Amino acid sequence: MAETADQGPAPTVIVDEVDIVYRVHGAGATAGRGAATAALGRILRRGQERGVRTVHAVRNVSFTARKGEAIGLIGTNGSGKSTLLKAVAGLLPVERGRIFTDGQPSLLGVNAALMNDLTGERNVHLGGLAMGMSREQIKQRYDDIVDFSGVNEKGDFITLPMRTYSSGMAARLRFSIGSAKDHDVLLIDEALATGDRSFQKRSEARIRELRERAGTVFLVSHNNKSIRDTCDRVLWLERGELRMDGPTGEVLKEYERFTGGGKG
Ligand SMILES: Nc1ncnc2c1ncn2[C@@H]1O[C@H](COP(=O)(O)OP(=O)(O)OP(=O)(O)O)[C@@H](O)[C@H]1O
Repeated sequence: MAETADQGPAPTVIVDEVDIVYRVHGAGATAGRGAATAALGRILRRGQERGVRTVHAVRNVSFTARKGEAIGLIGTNGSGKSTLLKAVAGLLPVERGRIFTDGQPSLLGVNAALMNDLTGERNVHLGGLAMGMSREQIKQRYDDIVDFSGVNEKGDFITLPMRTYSSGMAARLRFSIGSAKDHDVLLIDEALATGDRSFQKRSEARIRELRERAGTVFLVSHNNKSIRDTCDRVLWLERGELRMDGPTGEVLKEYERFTGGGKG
């Protein structure tokens, strides 16, 4: 993709008139009938797809993200934010339109899928390998990852299985592993909401760092303050449609008016 002087940095993600539709199988009108009758109904209807319901989660969304941008995705519950993020990560197919990405997009928490029965230490190694880091790189960054996550602040938890962690501790380790690598396109879904306030501050600083290292960061959050502190541009989705795309202050102002307060 060519860089032109008047358009600024090179595009990293182009979403072009995208629609995303979920198909829910076995969700036909079977209420109030017995299981056997419902099953028979399904057999009789087979081929007509009558038992399939569709959810049109994203409608005709287009935008271009560029290198160095941190973009917030906001919208009320069920507006399509996570769906759009998964599609940009390449984890969901689009029904219509196209998504182009320059470089490898990483959805934080999915690429570093952690295993509950393994220790935090093993998960740091496996998560790093899963993201494409070399053993050497992981070794070099190991102490940083553990320190940043803070899971060892209350004892030697990194050598215990992850099932012994609180949900906040697990989320912190996930974020710490996921953000240890320089990503071309980093997609973060509500990661900041799970940690305590001091960890939120640290992760916001980390997001700013990642952004400075020339990647593009997407952040889905209901915390308008996190969005304000981290992002310079915001996409507002409502009922799957892109309602606004612009500078953080302007979009949040309209969004807060829409939701009737300071929260999403
Ligand atoms: N696996 C799925 N199968 C069917 N429908 C789904 C699935 N996942 C999400 N949806 C639907 O798609 C729509 C968008 O959901 P999505 O999770 O993308 O919203 P969101 O904006 O991230 O919401 P929230 O803020 O509550 O996390 C909703 O109507 C939801 O019910």
